[in-house]
Amino acid sequence: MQQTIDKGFYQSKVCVIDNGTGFTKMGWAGNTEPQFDIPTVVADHQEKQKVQMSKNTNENLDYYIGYEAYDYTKSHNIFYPMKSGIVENWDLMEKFWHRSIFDYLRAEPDETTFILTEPPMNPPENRENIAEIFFETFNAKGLHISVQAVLSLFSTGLTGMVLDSGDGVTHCIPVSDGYVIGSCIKHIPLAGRDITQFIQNLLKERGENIPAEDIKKVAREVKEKYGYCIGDGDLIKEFQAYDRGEKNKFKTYYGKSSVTKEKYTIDIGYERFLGPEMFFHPEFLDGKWRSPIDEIIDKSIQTSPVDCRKKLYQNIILSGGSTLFDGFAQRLEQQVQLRIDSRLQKYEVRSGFKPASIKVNVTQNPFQRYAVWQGGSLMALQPQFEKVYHTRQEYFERGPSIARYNAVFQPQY
Ligand SMILES: Nc1ncnc2c1ncn2[C@@H]1O[C@H](COP(=O)(O)OP(=O)(O)OP(=O)(O)O)[C@@H](O)[C@H]1O
Repeated sequence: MQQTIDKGFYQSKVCVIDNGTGFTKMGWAGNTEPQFDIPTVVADHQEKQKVQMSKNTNENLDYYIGYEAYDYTKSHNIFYPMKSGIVENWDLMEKFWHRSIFDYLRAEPDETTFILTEPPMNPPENRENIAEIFFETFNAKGLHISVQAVLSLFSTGLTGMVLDSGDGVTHCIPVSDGYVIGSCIKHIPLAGRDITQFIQNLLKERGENIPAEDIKKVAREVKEKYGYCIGDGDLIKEFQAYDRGEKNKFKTYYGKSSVTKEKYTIDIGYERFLGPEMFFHPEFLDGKWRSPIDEIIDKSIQTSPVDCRKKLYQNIILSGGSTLFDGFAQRLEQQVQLRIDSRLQKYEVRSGFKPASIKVNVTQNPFQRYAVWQGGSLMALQPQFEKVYHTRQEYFERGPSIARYNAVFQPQY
């Protein structure tokens, strides 16, 4: 989706930049989707020298970001400035933002307000660093740093359980009336790149004939194009359906080597459902993490304040690319419902009293990969937004600490 603002995008005064571990979604607020969706990656010559010579050199403009970075793998090193949703290398991140602002968005920062996004556990120092870079280096007109989960909820009401699963990190975040219930956030060390790696291993083990340089890309495409969740969670039945050669189960992937340009085909089988199944059977990935995603969501809601639990069950919002698997919402809804029903049944047996049932609702929307970005785009249009963001003047009067606290974490309970 590498489009430019020349192709009819509305250019407002606010830019929304949603930096993810794997991909950055950015564009002008007021549009329905981001103009750019590029890998959060930097190809940097200078960093390579730094690593090799352990000493700094003059300012370096010989670096590239996004898909373009992959064209420079021979002359530059490839760096990923973010890990698990959090900025890890600030020098590289600054470079990434520099190119994003001037070359991609073609914004004039001194006349532009930026909405940046952050994961729920972002350290306050990181918000200060962002403010320092945006106001001191870029001379931004204004800055607002918003929690991703709150933005995902923006168009569907302000109370809900957000399941945000991207490339590098998965979070369950309960939000009540726009406030994050911080103590009940759960982090799951499993996201898109783990599933890609798992599928890659399966393809390798089966000895599929895939050029080594393309295997990661193939595994990711197989996952995105053919992955699905089993409706009833019955793994044995699903394996048997493949073994019987049931129609439409096996798929064929048609590839072309990025180096030799030779064409090849591979058969796609069990990995179609085994990859996404890791959310419900995390022990496939490693023995240390055993709680399925429905259990984690249920625990998070059960520890939230009693008066908002029902609303949280009724509004589970999916956000991020790794929630896009076919059948994911239905499966999750079913699994969480089973947990509630079984708990209520036990309660009834114990107490002799029949409690009112709770209907779980998992909301899916076709743009959930961009839910965070779209929330930012909508937020900028609200009249109250003028009062929310920090201005350049405020920053120079009070310093980076203006960005230290995020109001959505104000203790409400
Ligand atoms: N149709 C799809 N089905 C399954 N997975 C998908 C699909 N489309 C994209 N993905 C996966 O979603 C991930 C990228 O999602 P997203 O852009 O939300 O992550 P991110 O913001 O970079 O990461 P994070 O939120 O972890 O910091 C990748 O792992 C990608 O392979």
